[in-house]
Amino acid sequence: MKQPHILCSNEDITEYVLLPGDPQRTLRTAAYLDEWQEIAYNREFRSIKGLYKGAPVTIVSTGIGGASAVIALEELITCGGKYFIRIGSGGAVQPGIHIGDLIIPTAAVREDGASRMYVGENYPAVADFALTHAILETCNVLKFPHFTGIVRSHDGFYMDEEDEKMSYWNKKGVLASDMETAALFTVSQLRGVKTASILNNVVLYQGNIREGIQAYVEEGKGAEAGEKREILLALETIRRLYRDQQE
Ligand SMILES: O=P(O)(O)O[C@H]1O[C@H](CO)[C@@H](O)[C@H]1O
Ligand SMILES: O=c1cc[nH]c(=O)[nH]1
Repeated sequence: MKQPHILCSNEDITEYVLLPGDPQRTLRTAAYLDEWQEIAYNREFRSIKGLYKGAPVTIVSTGIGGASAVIALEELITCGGKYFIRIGSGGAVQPGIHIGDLIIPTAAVREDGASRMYVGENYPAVADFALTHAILETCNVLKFPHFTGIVRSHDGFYMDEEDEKMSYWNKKGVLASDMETAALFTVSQLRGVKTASILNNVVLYQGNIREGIQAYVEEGKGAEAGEKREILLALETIRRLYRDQQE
């Protein structure tokens, strides 16, 4: 049965699913596949199915924010998705994280609305340990610059008091901000599927998020290289896990 938002059915969805936020990143990811086809493109959800070095993979964009991300996640789980890797972008909340460095979250602060619809705030948003460990192993093999630790997911890109928020989370050691990781981790844990996240840093932390965003615009090339690295990291991890499953 076709799902109402992603417009995909069981036969379209593989066990391993990549989740970019941006529909255009779905296409840029497909460029690394040996063969692929677009299954559907409805609203923010662009879905592609293909093969990466023999491993079947689906790529579905989730749009901006936890609300649409968990709609995609729920429908993908219904269609048989079991392992999910977000390939997103995020903004550093610590100095020393360069544009294009990768952030691999172990957990996320739940400052989003969607995850709160599912469960109380004292429930943790944690990454799947084994999948995240596999990503870190692959990252070490590929020698991609990366950081690992806690990130923070939010719902208000241009909210007031953003500087104060940044300064607060900076002092608490949070590495970066994004808008989907916490909801994806929370709902995945509740539904019993395995989800990890990789964020490409697109903002230099300068104690002021708006200046940081300007730095992203000016240093777009670094962010493009980071996006390539996060895509390859996710695909190579899936290739290894799929190969191990077949043996
Ligand atoms: O580039 P994506 O994966 O969309 O991720 C980040 O970019 C968007 C904000 O610009 C939010 O979705 C945020 O999480
Ligand atoms: O600062 C940033 C950059 C990307 N995405 C976010 O949510 N925040």
